[in-house]
Amino acid sequence: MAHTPSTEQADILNSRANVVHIDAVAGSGKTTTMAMVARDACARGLAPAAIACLAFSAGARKRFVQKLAEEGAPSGIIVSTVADYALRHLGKLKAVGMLDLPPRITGREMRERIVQAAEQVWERYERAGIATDFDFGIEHSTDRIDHLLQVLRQLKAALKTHQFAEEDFRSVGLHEMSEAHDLPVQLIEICAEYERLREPSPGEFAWQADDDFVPDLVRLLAMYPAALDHLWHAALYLVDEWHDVNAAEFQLITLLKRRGRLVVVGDRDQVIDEARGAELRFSTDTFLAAYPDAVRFPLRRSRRFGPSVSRAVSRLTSRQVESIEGLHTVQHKLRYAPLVAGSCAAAVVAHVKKVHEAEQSVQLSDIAVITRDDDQSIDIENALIDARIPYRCEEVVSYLLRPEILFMRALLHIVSGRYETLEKDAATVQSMVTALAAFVSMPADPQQFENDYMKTSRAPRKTPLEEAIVSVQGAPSALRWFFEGIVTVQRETDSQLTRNWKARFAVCIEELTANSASLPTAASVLQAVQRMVDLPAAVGRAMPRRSEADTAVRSIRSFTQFAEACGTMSIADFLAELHARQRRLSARTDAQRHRAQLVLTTVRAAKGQEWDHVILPYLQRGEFPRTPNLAEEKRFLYVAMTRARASLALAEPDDSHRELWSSLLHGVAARTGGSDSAG
Ligand SMILES: Nc1ncnc2c1ncn2[C@@H]1O[C@H](COP(=O)(O)OP(=O)(O)OP(=O)(O)O)[C@@H](O)[C@H]1O
Repeated sequence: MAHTPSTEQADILNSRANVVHIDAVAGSGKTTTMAMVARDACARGLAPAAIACLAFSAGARKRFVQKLAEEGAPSGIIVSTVADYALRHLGKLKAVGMLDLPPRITGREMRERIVQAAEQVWERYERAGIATDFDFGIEHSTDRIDHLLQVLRQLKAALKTHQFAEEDFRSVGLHEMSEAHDLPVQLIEICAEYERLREPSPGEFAWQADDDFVPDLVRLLAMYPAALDHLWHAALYLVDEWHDVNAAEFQLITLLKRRGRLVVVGDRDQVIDEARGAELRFSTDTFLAAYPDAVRFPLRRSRRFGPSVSRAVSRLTSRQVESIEGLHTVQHKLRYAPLVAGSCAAAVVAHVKKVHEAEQSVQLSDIAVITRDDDQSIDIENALIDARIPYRCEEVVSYLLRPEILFMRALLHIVSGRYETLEKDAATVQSMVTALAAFVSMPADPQQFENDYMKTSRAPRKTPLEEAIVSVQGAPSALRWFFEGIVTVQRETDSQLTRNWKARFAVCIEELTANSASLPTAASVLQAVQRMVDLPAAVGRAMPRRSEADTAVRSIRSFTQFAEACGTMSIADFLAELHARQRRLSARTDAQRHRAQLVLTTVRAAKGQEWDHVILPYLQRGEFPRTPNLAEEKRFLYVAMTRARASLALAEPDDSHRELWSSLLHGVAARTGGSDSAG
């Protein structure tokens, strides 16, 4: 249903300025206002297809679509992430014969290619006889590969990678960049080598990963400015979550804008993914310098939460946040014993019941539990399942189906030789086989796979992974064959690191199987795997991003604790228990039942959304904040707290564990305390 614009919104809607910059606070109606601008432009005669609504993440794009529908904007308006928008334009350049679209590669392939680049730089140093203390053997260190990929990602986002092709790069640019980023020159050289492999001649790309679309398009447009004439230019660009813009995206939007109108809206305290290269200066100073005539508007007051939350987040961000009159948000404090397993989850579930039962009108879907990261969901999911409270994981995957847990589940099946629960469960088998391949290794060459294992297969040609999935779906006990006969087999094409991993996993399973009598429970097997294999390193191979890998390791640890809590239950019974839990979960993923399901999600996924009742668990040291980047952690908490409408519950350790209180929360809500109304 369309809203009547507030005075602040009306000022924006009435503006005809060519460039508009809106500086807003959480819940002040940013996305709603952008939807209103689009709708009104169409009402004044602009064709929907002449409007481009842009955002920087899939979630933000989805919210934009919802708000356009709510505000009654006509269909046909383009709503896209900037990366997809760039890809669409690259497609256009291909259509007019200006570009060969290169193959897209995965995170794993990226890791292999950055290792290759490091080797080539090392060889160059050797040939030139340059002595260096820099260790180029990055293939042995997951952390270093992650770091390099992160540096590369940020250099791309900052458009610095384009300088690699400049003539004086080696003599001047390399050292300047090294100093500017406070990074060793060798690290920049490896990134440059990677980009040289990727772009062997100017404007021709051997491959692209998702992070390449925007910088590659910007590069092509810089090389062939006339190409801009072939691209499609909107008459009105509406960019939501403008605070997330990075240099490459900024440049692209500026290039595409031409004579069109540009309206951007952002909240500087909502930048929670600095890894993608978002820098506040692009959304503020750089923007205002590029468009000195831009007209600035504020959206100062929240239309979502009441003054108690406004006060708490004002202290958190050191910025004045206000709420419109008449809003009330009750704040609750949930206390738990941090050293008692499941205590926080129990407090959360008790609160859910209280809120749900307090008023008949409260549906479970009005309640959201928002965790800092995915791995914190395990105890909460189990507690919800035990309490028979239906829930759905929104934009995150249930712990039962996460790759790292499926990998551990696969090991339990193989060691125990029990596969009953996988019978007729094609979807789980598919994800499990994929996880096993990702965590250990999989031959990339279908021909070789076929020669080795599928000589007799009459099935139509499939990728090795597809072949394996079909085989295990047909006979789940083939999971062991897949592990021993395919995944851990040493191949000529394997790098030394891959060989080592395969050997380690093969020995691990062999020993666990041989000693199965002394490992009767799932917990004992999971603990043994963690003693034998360097889990963080193994996970790092499968998960390209450091933050994802950290979360996956925590997730495996929580899963192991859950297995420990199951006591003497046999492995077969534990697998059956997981299966039963999973069935209850999948029975509830029916879209029509959404109203009867509580929402379980993470801060990242919750950005842009709102619920009547929000519960934030695990507000304790080491959990929230999780990283040393306290400024970013504050923004995470700001986003999380500002999702609430009627009530906000903060779960933190009890009074006897004050030393574990979150530095973010303590002194924020604890000091502001209270609520806007009795309750
Ligand atoms: N003019 C209005 N009248 C009444 N409610 C409004 C109005 N504008 C927005 N709202 C409501 O205010 C709430 C916040 O709006 P919206 O989600 O657009 O804010 P936002 O600033 O994009 O939020 P955030 O960035 O924090 O996710 C929504 O419930 C929305 O429906």
